[in-house]
Amino acid sequence: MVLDKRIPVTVITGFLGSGKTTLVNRILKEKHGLGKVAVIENEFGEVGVDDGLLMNAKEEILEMNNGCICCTVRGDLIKILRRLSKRADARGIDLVLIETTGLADPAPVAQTFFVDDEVQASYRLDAILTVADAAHLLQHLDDVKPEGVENEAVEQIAFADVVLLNKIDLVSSEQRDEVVRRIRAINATAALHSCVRSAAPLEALLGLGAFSLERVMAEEPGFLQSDGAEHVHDSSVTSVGLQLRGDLHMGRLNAWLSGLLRERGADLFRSKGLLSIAGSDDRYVFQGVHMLMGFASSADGVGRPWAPGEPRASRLVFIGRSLDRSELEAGLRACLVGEGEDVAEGEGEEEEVEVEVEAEAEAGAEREGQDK
Ligand SMILES: Nc1nc2c(ncn2[C@@H]2O[C@H](COP(=O)(O)OP(=O)(O)OP(=O)(O)O)[C@@H](O)[C@H]2O)c(=O)[nH]1
Repeated sequence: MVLDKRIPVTVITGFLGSGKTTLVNRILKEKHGLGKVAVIENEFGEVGVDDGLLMNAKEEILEMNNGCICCTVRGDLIKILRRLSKRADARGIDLVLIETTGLADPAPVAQTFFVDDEVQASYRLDAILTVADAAHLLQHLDDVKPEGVENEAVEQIAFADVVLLNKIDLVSSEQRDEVVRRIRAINATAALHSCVRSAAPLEALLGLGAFSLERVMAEEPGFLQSDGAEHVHDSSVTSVGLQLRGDLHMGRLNAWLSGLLRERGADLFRSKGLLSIAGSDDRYVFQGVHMLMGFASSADGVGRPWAPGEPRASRLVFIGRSLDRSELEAGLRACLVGEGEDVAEGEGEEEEVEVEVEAEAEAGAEREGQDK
Protein backbone atom coordinates (compact mmCIF):
# COMPACT_ATOMS: atom_id res chain seq x y z
CA MET A 1 0.00 0.00 0.00
CA VAL A 2 1.36 3.44 -0.95
CA LEU A 3 0.93 5.93 1.86
CA ASP A 4 -0.47 9.26 0.64
CA LYS A 5 1.50 11.85 2.57
CA ARG A 6 -0.19 14.84 0.99
CA ILE A 7 -2.00 17.27 3.30
CA PRO A 8 -5.74 16.49 3.45
CA VAL A 9 -8.10 19.35 2.63
CA THR A 10 -11.74 19.57 3.66
CA VAL A 11 -13.86 22.14 1.84
CA ILE A 12 -16.66 23.43 4.05
CA THR A 13 -19.45 24.92 2.05
CA GLY A 14 -23.15 25.64 2.63
CA PHE A 15 -25.52 28.56 2.18
CA LEU A 16 -25.17 31.87 4.07
CA GLY A 17 -25.65 31.44 7.80
CA SER A 18 -25.97 27.65 7.72
CA GLY A 19 -23.33 27.02 10.42
CA LYS A 20 -19.96 26.81 8.62
CA THR A 21 -18.02 29.04 11.04
CA THR A 22 -19.69 27.24 13.95
CA LEU A 23 -18.29 24.01 12.51
CA VAL A 24 -14.81 25.43 11.97
CA ASN A 25 -14.76 26.65 15.57
CA ARG A 26 -15.83 23.21 16.76
CA ILE A 27 -13.06 21.53 14.81
CA LEU A 28 -10.49 24.00 16.17
CA LYS A 29 -11.74 23.46 19.70
CA GLU A 30 -12.24 19.71 19.62
CA LYS A 31 -9.63 18.47 17.21
CA HIS A 32 -8.32 15.47 19.05
CA GLY A 33 -5.29 14.02 17.35
CA LEU A 34 -5.75 15.96 14.12
CA GLY A 35 -2.47 17.81 14.42
CA LYS A 36 -2.06 21.38 13.28
CA VAL A 37 -4.93 22.84 11.30
CA ALA A 38 -4.80 25.73 8.83
CA VAL A 39 -8.05 27.52 7.97
CA ILE A 40 -8.59 29.42 4.74
CA GLU A 41 -11.58 31.76 5.12
CA ASN A 42 -13.39 33.41 2.23
CA GLU A 43 -16.16 35.89 3.00
CA PHE A 44 -18.66 37.53 0.65
CA GLY A 45 -18.39 41.29 0.40
CA GLU A 46 -15.78 43.91 1.03
CA VAL A 47 -16.08 43.97 4.82
CA GLY A 48 -15.20 40.74 6.63
CA VAL A 49 -16.43 39.81 10.09
CA ASP A 50 -15.51 36.13 10.44
CA ASP A 51 -12.01 36.96 11.72
CA GLY A 52 -13.71 38.14 14.91
CA LEU A 53 -16.03 35.13 15.05
CA LEU A 54 -13.39 32.44 14.85
CA MET A 55 -12.12 31.40 18.23
CA ASN A 56 -8.71 32.69 19.26
CA ALA A 57 -6.81 29.69 17.98
CA LYS A 58 -3.10 29.30 17.71
CA GLU A 59 -3.87 27.89 14.29
CA GLU A 60 -3.09 29.45 10.97
CA ILE A 61 -6.08 31.51 9.78
CA LEU A 62 -5.77 32.91 6.27
CA GLU A 63 -8.33 35.43 5.07
CA MET A 64 -9.46 35.90 1.46
CA ASN A 65 -11.97 38.71 1.41
CA ASN A 66 -11.57 40.45 -1.92
CA GLY A 67 -13.69 38.25 -4.10
CA CYS A 68 -15.36 34.87 -4.32
CA ILE A 69 -13.19 31.80 -3.97
CA CYS A 70 -15.10 29.96 -6.69
CA CYS A 71 -14.36 32.56 -9.38
CA THR A 72 -12.51 35.86 -8.95
CA VAL A 73 -9.95 34.83 -6.33
CA ARG A 74 -9.34 31.23 -7.34
CA GLY A 75 -5.81 32.29 -8.35
CA ASP A 76 -5.28 33.66 -4.83
CA LEU A 77 -6.34 30.31 -3.38
CA ILE A 78 -3.69 28.56 -5.45
CA LYS A 79 -1.07 31.08 -4.27
CA ILE A 80 -2.08 30.62 -0.62
CA LEU A 81 -1.97 26.82 -0.95
CA ARG A 82 1.45 26.92 -2.62
CA ARG A 83 2.82 29.23 0.07
CA LEU A 84 1.32 27.10 2.83
CA SER A 85 2.79 23.88 1.47
CA LYS A 86 6.26 25.43 1.33
CA ARG A 87 5.92 26.25 5.01
CA ALA A 88 3.99 23.11 5.89
CA ASP A 89 7.01 21.01 6.76
CA ALA A 90 8.40 23.66 9.08
CA ARG A 91 5.04 24.36 10.68
CA GLY A 92 3.78 20.80 10.57
CA ILE A 93 0.37 21.55 9.06
CA ASP A 94 -1.64 18.34 9.09
CA LEU A 95 -5.02 19.48 7.81
CA VAL A 96 -6.41 22.39 5.78
CA LEU A 97 -9.99 23.57 6.13
CA ILE A 98 -11.37 25.88 3.45
CA GLU A 99 -14.53 27.75 4.44
CA THR A 100 -16.15 29.10 1.30
CA THR A 101 -18.58 31.99 1.16
CA GLY A 102 -22.21 30.99 1.50
CA LEU A 103 -22.68 31.88 -2.17
CA ALA A 104 -19.85 29.80 -3.60
CA ASP A 105 -20.15 26.94 -6.06
CA PRO A 106 -17.87 24.25 -4.57
CA ALA A 107 -17.05 22.63 -7.95
CA PRO A 108 -14.43 25.17 -9.09
CA VAL A 109 -12.88 25.10 -5.61
CA ALA A 110 -12.56 21.30 -5.86
CA GLN A 111 -11.15 21.61 -9.35
CA THR A 112 -8.21 23.62 -7.94
CA PHE A 113 -6.85 20.39 -6.42
CA PHE A 114 -6.63 18.65 -9.79
CA VAL A 115 -5.52 21.32 -12.26
CA ASP A 116 -2.50 22.85 -10.56
CA ASP A 117 0.52 20.53 -10.44
CA GLU A 118 2.09 22.09 -7.35
CA VAL A 119 -1.17 22.02 -5.43
CA GLN A 120 -1.88 18.47 -6.54
CA ALA A 121 1.57 17.33 -5.42
CA SER A 122 1.07 18.70 -1.90
CA TYR A 123 -2.64 18.32 -1.18
CA ARG A 124 -5.35 15.70 -1.33
CA LEU A 125 -8.98 16.80 -1.41
CA ASP A 126 -10.51 14.73 1.36
CA ALA A 127 -14.17 15.74 1.14
CA ILE A 128 -16.66 18.46 0.30
CA LEU A 129 -18.71 19.04 3.39
CA THR A 130 -21.94 20.97 2.96
CA VAL A 131 -23.66 22.50 5.98
CA ALA A 132 -27.41 22.95 5.42
CA ASP A 133 -29.72 25.10 7.56
CA ALA A 134 -32.78 22.90 8.19
CA ALA A 135 -34.98 25.97 8.74
CA HIS A 136 -34.01 27.88 5.59
CA LEU A 137 -32.67 25.40 3.04
CA LEU A 138 -35.95 24.80 1.20
CA GLN A 139 -36.54 28.44 0.42
CA HIS A 140 -33.03 28.72 -1.06
CA LEU A 141 -33.41 25.50 -3.08
CA ASP A 142 -36.69 26.89 -4.42
CA ASP A 143 -35.26 30.32 -5.22
CA VAL A 144 -35.92 30.98 -8.90
CA LYS A 145 -32.78 32.41 -10.50
CA PRO A 146 -32.47 34.55 -13.62
CA GLU A 147 -31.63 32.73 -16.88
CA GLY A 148 -28.08 31.31 -16.86
CA VAL A 149 -27.54 31.86 -13.12
CA GLU A 150 -26.80 28.86 -10.94
CA ASN A 151 -28.68 28.19 -7.74
CA GLU A 152 -25.77 27.96 -5.29
CA ALA A 153 -27.78 26.14 -2.62
CA VAL A 154 -28.57 23.35 -5.11
CA GLU A 155 -24.95 23.18 -6.34
CA GLN A 156 -23.66 22.96 -2.78
CA ILE A 157 -25.93 20.00 -1.97
CA ALA A 158 -25.30 18.30 -5.33
CA PHE A 159 -21.53 18.42 -4.92
CA ALA A 160 -21.39 17.29 -1.27
CA ASP A 161 -19.65 14.15 -0.07
CA VAL A 162 -21.12 14.82 3.35
CA VAL A 163 -24.20 16.91 4.23
CA LEU A 164 -24.48 18.25 7.74
CA LEU A 165 -28.17 18.96 8.24
CA ASN A 166 -27.79 21.61 10.91
CA LYS A 167 -30.21 23.64 13.08
CA ILE A 168 -32.68 20.80 13.47
CA ASP A 169 -33.65 22.46 16.77
CA LEU A 170 -35.53 25.03 14.65
CA VAL A 171 -37.78 22.59 12.78
CA SER A 172 -40.36 19.91 13.54
CA SER A 173 -39.56 16.28 12.71
CA GLU A 174 -41.98 16.50 9.74
CA GLN A 175 -40.17 19.56 8.40
CA ARG A 176 -36.85 17.80 8.87
CA ASP A 177 -38.09 14.75 6.93
CA GLU A 178 -39.16 17.01 4.10
CA VAL A 179 -35.74 18.69 4.00
CA VAL A 180 -34.03 15.27 3.96
CA ARG A 181 -36.31 14.17 1.12
CA ARG A 182 -35.33 17.25 -0.91
CA ILE A 183 -31.63 16.76 -0.19
CA ARG A 184 -31.88 13.11 -1.27
CA ALA A 185 -33.62 14.11 -4.50
CA ILE A 186 -30.55 16.22 -5.35
CA ASN A 187 -27.85 13.98 -3.90
CA ALA A 188 -28.71 10.36 -3.18
CA THR A 189 -25.26 9.20 -2.11
CA ALA A 190 -23.74 11.78 0.27
CA ALA A 191 -23.46 10.78 3.92
CA LEU A 192 -26.02 12.81 5.87
CA HIS A 193 -25.83 13.76 9.55
CA SER A 194 -28.51 15.75 11.37
CA CYS A 195 -27.23 17.99 14.12
CA VAL A 196 -27.50 21.14 16.21
CA ARG A 197 -24.68 23.72 16.23
CA SER A 198 -22.80 21.67 13.62
CA ALA A 199 -22.09 19.06 16.29
CA ALA A 200 -21.61 15.88 14.25
CA PRO A 201 -18.76 13.61 15.36
CA LEU A 202 -15.48 14.77 13.83
CA GLU A 203 -14.66 11.26 12.65
CA ALA A 204 -17.73 11.47 10.42
CA LEU A 205 -16.44 14.69 8.86
CA LEU A 206 -12.66 14.57 8.58
CA GLY A 207 -10.13 12.08 7.24
CA LEU A 208 -12.77 10.33 5.13
CA GLY A 209 -11.06 10.04 1.74
CA ALA A 210 -14.57 10.64 0.40
CA PHE A 211 -13.94 12.89 -2.60
CA SER A 212 -13.83 10.79 -5.73
CA LEU A 213 -12.66 12.37 -8.98
CA GLU A 214 -13.97 9.36 -10.90
CA ARG A 215 -17.48 9.84 -9.50
CA VAL A 216 -17.48 13.57 -10.29
CA MET A 217 -16.13 12.94 -13.81
CA ALA A 218 -18.85 10.35 -14.39
CA GLU A 219 -21.48 12.99 -13.54
CA GLU A 220 -19.70 16.03 -14.97
CA PRO A 221 -17.30 14.95 -17.73
CA GLY A 222 -16.19 18.57 -18.27
CA PHE A 223 -15.20 19.05 -14.61
CA LEU A 224 -11.46 19.41 -15.24
CA GLN A 225 -11.82 21.47 -18.39
CA SER A 226 -14.12 24.19 -17.06
CA ASP A 227 -12.44 27.49 -16.26
CA GLY A 228 -15.12 28.62 -13.84
CA ALA A 229 -16.43 31.15 -16.34
CA GLU A 230 -19.77 29.35 -16.53
CA HIS A 231 -20.38 30.08 -12.88
CA VAL A 232 -22.49 33.24 -12.79
CA HIS A 233 -23.45 34.69 -9.44
CA ASP A 234 -26.93 36.07 -8.95
CA SER A 235 -26.22 39.79 -9.30
CA SER A 236 -29.44 40.69 -7.49
CA VAL A 237 -27.84 39.38 -4.29
CA THR A 238 -25.41 41.98 -3.01
CA SER A 239 -23.60 42.80 0.17
CA VAL A 240 -23.40 46.06 2.08
CA GLY A 241 -20.47 46.37 4.49
CA LEU A 242 -20.47 49.21 7.02
CA GLN A 243 -17.69 50.35 9.33
CA LEU A 244 -18.32 53.05 11.90
CA ARG A 245 -16.14 54.57 14.61
CA GLY A 246 -17.61 55.24 18.02
CA ASP A 247 -19.96 53.42 20.37
CA LEU A 248 -23.46 52.16 19.63
CA HIS A 249 -26.45 52.41 21.94
CA MET A 250 -27.57 48.83 22.61
CA GLY A 251 -31.25 49.66 23.09
CA ARG A 252 -31.50 51.64 19.83
CA LEU A 253 -29.41 49.10 17.94
CA ASN A 254 -31.55 46.17 19.11
CA ALA A 255 -34.74 48.02 18.14
CA TRP A 256 -33.38 48.99 14.72
CA LEU A 257 -32.05 45.53 13.83
CA SER A 258 -35.19 43.76 15.15
CA GLY A 259 -37.40 46.02 13.02
CA LEU A 260 -35.16 45.66 9.98
CA LEU A 261 -35.11 41.85 10.13
CA ARG A 262 -38.82 41.64 10.87
CA GLU A 263 -39.67 43.78 7.84
CA ARG A 264 -36.93 42.69 5.45
CA GLY A 265 -35.97 39.22 6.72
CA ALA A 266 -37.22 37.44 3.60
CA ASP A 267 -34.74 39.32 1.38
CA LEU A 268 -32.05 39.81 3.99
CA PHE A 269 -30.36 36.39 3.90
CA ARG A 270 -27.55 37.16 6.29
CA SER A 271 -26.40 39.92 8.60
CA LYS A 272 -23.57 39.90 11.07
CA GLY A 273 -21.41 42.35 12.91
CA LEU A 274 -18.67 43.02 15.43
CA LEU A 275 -19.87 45.87 17.60
CA SER A 276 -18.62 48.49 20.00
CA ILE A 277 -21.38 48.99 22.55
CA ALA A 278 -21.41 52.06 24.81
CA GLY A 279 -20.75 51.35 28.46
CA SER A 280 -19.14 47.95 27.88
CA ASP A 281 -15.55 46.82 27.40
CA ASP A 282 -16.80 43.62 25.82
CA ARG A 283 -16.83 43.38 22.05
CA TYR A 284 -20.30 42.38 20.90
CA VAL A 285 -21.21 40.04 18.07
CA PHE A 286 -24.46 40.33 16.17
CA GLN A 287 -25.71 37.36 14.14
CA GLY A 288 -28.73 37.39 11.84
CA VAL A 289 -30.04 34.72 9.48
CA HIS A 290 -33.21 35.94 7.78
CA MET A 291 -35.51 36.97 10.69
CA LEU A 292 -33.57 35.19 13.42
CA MET A 293 -31.09 37.31 15.30
CA GLY A 294 -29.01 37.22 18.43
CA PHE A 295 -26.31 39.10 20.30
CA ALA A 296 -23.40 37.63 22.20
CA SER A 297 -20.24 39.22 23.53
CA SER A 298 -16.70 38.46 24.59
CA ALA A 299 -18.23 37.97 28.07
CA ASP A 300 -19.87 34.83 26.57
CA GLY A 301 -16.53 33.67 25.18
CA VAL A 302 -17.18 34.97 21.65
CA GLY A 303 -14.26 37.05 20.37
CA ARG A 304 -12.08 39.16 22.62
CA PRO A 305 -12.79 42.29 24.71
CA TRP A 306 -11.54 45.74 23.68
CA ALA A 307 -7.98 46.38 24.78
CA PRO A 308 -7.37 49.57 26.82
CA GLY A 309 -6.85 52.47 24.39
CA GLU A 310 -7.82 50.38 21.34
CA PRO A 311 -9.74 52.50 18.81
CA ARG A 312 -13.34 51.30 19.00
CA ALA A 313 -15.39 50.77 15.89
CA SER A 314 -18.15 48.53 14.58
CA ARG A 315 -18.26 46.45 11.40
CA LEU A 316 -21.52 45.11 10.00
CA VAL A 317 -22.31 43.13 6.87
CA PHE A 318 -25.72 42.69 5.25
CA ILE A 319 -26.20 40.21 2.39
CA GLY A 320 -29.43 39.90 0.44
CA ARG A 321 -31.66 41.33 -2.25
CA SER A 322 -32.64 44.97 -2.80
CA LEU A 323 -30.30 46.34 -0.16
CA ASP A 324 -30.09 50.10 0.15
CA ARG A 325 -26.67 51.10 1.46
CA SER A 326 -27.59 54.67 2.39
CA GLU A 327 -30.69 53.54 4.25
CA LEU A 328 -28.72 50.92 6.19
CA GLU A 329 -25.95 53.37 6.96
CA ALA A 330 -28.42 56.00 8.17
CA GLY A 331 -30.10 53.39 10.37
CA LEU A 332 -26.80 52.37 11.92
CA ARG A 333 -25.63 55.98 12.40
CA ALA A 334 -28.81 56.74 14.32
CA CYS A 335 -27.68 54.12 16.85
CA LEU A 336 -24.41 55.94 17.60
CA VAL A 337 -24.21 57.41 21.08
CA GLY A 338 -24.03 61.17 21.01
CA GLU A 339 -21.53 63.16 23.06
CA GLY A 340 -22.66 63.34 26.70
CA GLU A 341 -25.60 61.00 26.07
CA ASP A 342 -26.69 58.83 29.00
CA VAL A 343 -26.15 55.19 27.96
CA ALA A 344 -27.65 53.55 31.04
CA GLU A 345 -30.44 52.09 28.91
CA GLY A 346 -27.83 50.43 26.70
CA GLU A 347 -26.29 48.47 29.56
CA GLY A 348 -27.36 45.19 31.07
CA GLU A 349 -28.08 43.43 27.75
CA GLU A 350 -25.19 41.06 27.84
CA GLU A 351 -27.16 37.85 27.51
CA GLU A 352 -27.49 36.23 24.10
CA VAL A 353 -31.03 36.94 23.00
CA GLU A 354 -32.95 35.31 20.21
CA VAL A 355 -35.61 37.93 19.79
CA GLU A 356 -37.25 37.01 16.52
CA VAL A 357 -37.97 33.35 17.07
CA GLU A 358 -41.71 33.92 16.89
CA ALA A 359 -41.52 35.78 13.62
CA GLU A 360 -39.31 33.00 12.25
CA ALA A 361 -41.67 30.30 13.43
CA GLU A 362 -44.50 32.09 11.58
CA ALA A 363 -42.40 32.19 8.42
CA GLY A 364 -41.65 28.47 8.87
CA ALA A 365 -45.35 27.70 9.26
CA GLU A 366 -46.10 29.63 6.09
CA ARG A 367 -43.44 27.68 4.22
CA GLU A 368 -44.73 24.43 5.59
CA GLY A 369 -48.14 25.35 4.25
CA GLN A 370 -46.64 26.08 0.82
CA ASP A 371 -44.75 22.79 0.78
CA LYS A 372 -47.89 20.73 1.00
N1 LIG B 1 -30.65 27.68 16.43
C1 LIG B 1 -29.48 27.33 15.91
N2 LIG B 1 -28.61 28.28 15.57
C2 LIG B 1 -27.42 27.89 15.05
C3 LIG B 1 -27.09 26.52 14.87
N3 LIG B 1 -25.85 26.45 14.33
C4 LIG B 1 -25.43 27.72 14.16
N4 LIG B 1 -26.37 28.59 14.59
C5 LIG B 1 -26.33 30.06 14.56
O1 LIG B 1 -26.51 30.47 13.19
C6 LIG B 1 -25.81 31.69 12.95
C7 LIG B 1 -24.89 31.51 11.75
O2 LIG B 1 -23.90 30.55 12.04
P1 LIG B 1 -22.47 30.59 11.34
O3 LIG B 1 -21.70 29.41 11.82
O4 LIG B 1 -21.84 31.94 11.49
O5 LIG B 1 -22.92 30.40 9.83
P2 LIG B 1 -22.01 30.51 8.51
O6 LIG B 1 -22.48 29.45 7.59
O7 LIG B 1 -20.56 30.51 8.87
O8 LIG B 1 -22.42 31.94 7.98
P3 LIG B 1 -21.75 32.74 6.74
O9 LIG B 1 -20.27 32.54 6.85
O10 LIG B 1 -22.14 34.13 6.94
O11 LIG B 1 -22.30 32.15 5.49
C8 LIG B 1 -25.05 31.99 14.25
O12 LIG B 1 -25.83 32.89 15.00
C9 LIG B 1 -24.98 30.65 14.96
O13 LIG B 1 -24.88 30.76 16.37
C10 LIG B 1 -28.05 25.52 15.27
O14 LIG B 1 -27.87 24.32 15.13
N5 LIG B 1 -29.22 26.00 15.77
